[in-house]
Amino acid sequence: MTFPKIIDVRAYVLRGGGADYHDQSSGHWIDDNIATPMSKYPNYRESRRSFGINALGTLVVEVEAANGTIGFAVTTGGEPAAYIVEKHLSRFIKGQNPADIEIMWDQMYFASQYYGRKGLVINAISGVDLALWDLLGRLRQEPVHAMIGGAVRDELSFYATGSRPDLAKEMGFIGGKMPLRYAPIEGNAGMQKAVDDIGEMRSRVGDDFWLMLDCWMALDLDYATRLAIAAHEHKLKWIEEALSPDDYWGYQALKKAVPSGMLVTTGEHEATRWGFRMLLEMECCDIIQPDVGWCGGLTELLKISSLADAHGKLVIPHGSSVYSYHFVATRHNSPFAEFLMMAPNSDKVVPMFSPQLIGEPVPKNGRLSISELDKPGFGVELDRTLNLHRPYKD
Ligand SMILES: C[C@H](O)[C@H](O)CC(=O)C(=O)O
Ligand SMILES: [Mg+2]
Repeated sequence: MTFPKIIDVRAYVLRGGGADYHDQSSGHWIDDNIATPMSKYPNYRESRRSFGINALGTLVVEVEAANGTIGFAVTTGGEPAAYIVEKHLSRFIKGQNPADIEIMWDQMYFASQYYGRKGLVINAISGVDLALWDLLGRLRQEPVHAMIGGAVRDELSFYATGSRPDLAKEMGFIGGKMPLRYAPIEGNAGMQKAVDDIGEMRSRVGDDFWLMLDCWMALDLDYATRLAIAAHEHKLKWIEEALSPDDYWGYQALKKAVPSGMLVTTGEHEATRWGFRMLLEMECCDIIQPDVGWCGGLTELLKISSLADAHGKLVIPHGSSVYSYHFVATRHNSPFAEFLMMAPNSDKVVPMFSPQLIGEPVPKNGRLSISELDKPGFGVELDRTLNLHRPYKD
């Protein structure tokens, strides 16, 4: 089936939260005293913004078809990603039939492979890919979930990531994931405080609520193993992204070393089918967590997900808002989803990519009905009253 050809590709940058959800003001829980690989440097210990976690900002990609229909997507990447989209990737998109997403992805990936493969370049490709799916859905007047196989469930269930799993429980979420606040540089005393924090939260949420710990790449194998063993007494459900994403061997060892019943999860900073193949074949984890805007987009995620399914693993995307919701709706091996609490004190539900999207659905009582996703494309609009900046024009 052919559709009006794509006539333009535009890349914009936006600041202040949204897809670059770390780009928040000071005092926000997501910035405050969280363990990171930079924690060993005193100047960069307290605030993640101090080392530039929000250096990039949001990338907005728009693709326009000849009949004036516009698809768009947001991800992290800012100006450098906007350059890659406008100066390099756009040549593979302009003039194409919007339905030919597979060949456009292949050309974007292999044309940039000599400087790409992971990170920023794949964020840029993901942004274009998601904008193409949005465009195709608008042209077909179909939600994305219907174009990738259809929903396998009536509603999505969410766990919440934030500083207050106890409040997440009151809000109806199925679990709560907290950030690790103490890094190896703080020694055994820091580890004890981290374990005490988990214990304190366990006493607030009771025995049956899922409690998870996000370590944001801050640990080494020895520390992560000791932390997992110590946290087991508080029924920690999973230990997330404990090690560097490049340390596949460390994850393989960690998975063997954690107490029976505790899950090892990772993958939010992994990309493409080839990166996830390493995690899966080396048996590095129990759950993979690709970010839809960072792993290669929906086209690549479908491949990653099939690979995970064949290995008997769950795919629970990192964040990703509507891009995750449409995907999770359609996959048997994605039985629940993540919701990132973007309220500064994790005390209320606000849209994950606030303030950039209009109509971004949010869970109510920890659930989201699939019927809320039944709109063309990803079902959201870009808030054009925000300060959209187009730094490069092809
Ligand atoms: C809380 C984590 O440090 C990070 O900001 C978000 C994340 O890794 C996740 O949601 O997972
Ligand atoms: Mg994480």
